[in-house]
Amino acid sequence: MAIIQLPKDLKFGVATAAYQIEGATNEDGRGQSIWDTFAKTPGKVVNGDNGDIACDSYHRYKEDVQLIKDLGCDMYRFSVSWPRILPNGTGDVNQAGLDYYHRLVDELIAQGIEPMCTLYHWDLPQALQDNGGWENRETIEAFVNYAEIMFKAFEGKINKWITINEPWCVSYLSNYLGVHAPGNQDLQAATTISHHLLVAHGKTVKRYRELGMEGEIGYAPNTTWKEPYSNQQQDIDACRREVGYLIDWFFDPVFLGSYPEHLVDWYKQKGVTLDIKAGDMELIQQKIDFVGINYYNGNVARYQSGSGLFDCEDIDMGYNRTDINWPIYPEGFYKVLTYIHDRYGDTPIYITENGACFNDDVQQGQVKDDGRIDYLKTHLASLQRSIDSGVPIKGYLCWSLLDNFEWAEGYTMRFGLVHMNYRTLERTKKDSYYWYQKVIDNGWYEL
Ligand SMILES: CCOCCOc1ccc(-c2cn(C[C@@H]3NC[C@@H](O)[C@H]3O)nn2)cc1
Repeated sequence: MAIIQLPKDLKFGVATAAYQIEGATNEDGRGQSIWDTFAKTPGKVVNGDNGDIACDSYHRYKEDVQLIKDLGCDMYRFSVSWPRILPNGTGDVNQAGLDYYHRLVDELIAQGIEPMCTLYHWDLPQALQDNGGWENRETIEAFVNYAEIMFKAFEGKINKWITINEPWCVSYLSNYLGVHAPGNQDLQAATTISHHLLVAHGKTVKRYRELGMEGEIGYAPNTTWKEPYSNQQQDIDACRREVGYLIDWFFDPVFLGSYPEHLVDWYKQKGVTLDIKAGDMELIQQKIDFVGINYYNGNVARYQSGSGLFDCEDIDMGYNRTDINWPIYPEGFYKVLTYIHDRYGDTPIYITENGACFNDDVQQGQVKDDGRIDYLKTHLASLQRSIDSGVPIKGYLCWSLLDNFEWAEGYTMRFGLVHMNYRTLERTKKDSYYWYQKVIDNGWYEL
């Protein structure tokens, strides 16, 4: 048995997102988002699930803040539903939408919990999608306008802002692979969108600075790791392309001022190009105060001609898997964190999402989710190993507080520390909730 001692100043928290937990999709003037549309399109979401009710956190936020408080969390990462604030994406502000987030934030502050606010967690107003969505450069200005409204409305209350969550999911998963909303399958469109998202991020950071805001701002890319199966150059290069797909493509422009050449060339071979306007790269490179890193899984991989977008295929090494069939690979968490620190320097890092899907149910009032506890143990050990290697990690936010709407998987996949009965909306603390509560209290645990 090893004792993992975590830094005394490491912040702990949990994370959620608006469309996944709020419900109340037709209440208090909220406009429709692309996820309302996508979820109601037959065949897109398992069981035809949608976010109309979800966890009903819109009405039950006080109960959920109490769950966060009882955990002992320092921080809570939530997202704002853009169409609650601007039902048409631009134009008139919906005061009832702002009022809801004031209620939530005031409750967090009253309970001594620091709010970390994600401005964009995938629920683009449908009205903007009808006008081309993120493929249309006009959406960049619409996002900056929305962000400025939020910065001014919550000045002094919210001091940690995330512009965009997982731009890879917003661009490639949603517009090339077609798995998420709006469900397009166009590599050029996805690549154009990836650039517009980064410009929107940078322009928002610039506006935040121009407004003289006191807080901190960053973004939250998702990551993965691919460990080469052999030391053959073709395996090494294939893994570098796959890691670059999620990491380099979304980090290099922000931290190094340009896209990774090897991927620009790879896309060019596929007839895909970037339309970079004058000033775009300078905007993207605005200095940020922290970077949020989301990590769930990684794998061993090798070169395989014709496999995926980058001639790279995962190898089944027999690793244990979560109930969403993702390999459990804590080594990859360490590799991602040290790779990012080595390549991009000492920008402070918050782990803005890490967690596991295990679909354990309530038995006699208890949820024995040992798989989640083991996942958290091994991944927090990798986090500590990364900190010991000098990676400036300031906080860890577990995905997620509650079981919730897991996008295309609907309600079938459970990532929560708290179990949701979607019929009664009853919340039940899982064994992992109590385990995490103890770690937050003690600062150490046995591996
Ligand atoms: C058919 C081909 O499929 C390719 C991979 O398809 C996926 C699907 C889903 C993900 C995915 C889901 N999550 C968890 C969320 N992060 C943000 C928060 O909202 C969580 O709910 N992270 N990554 C990745 C890849």
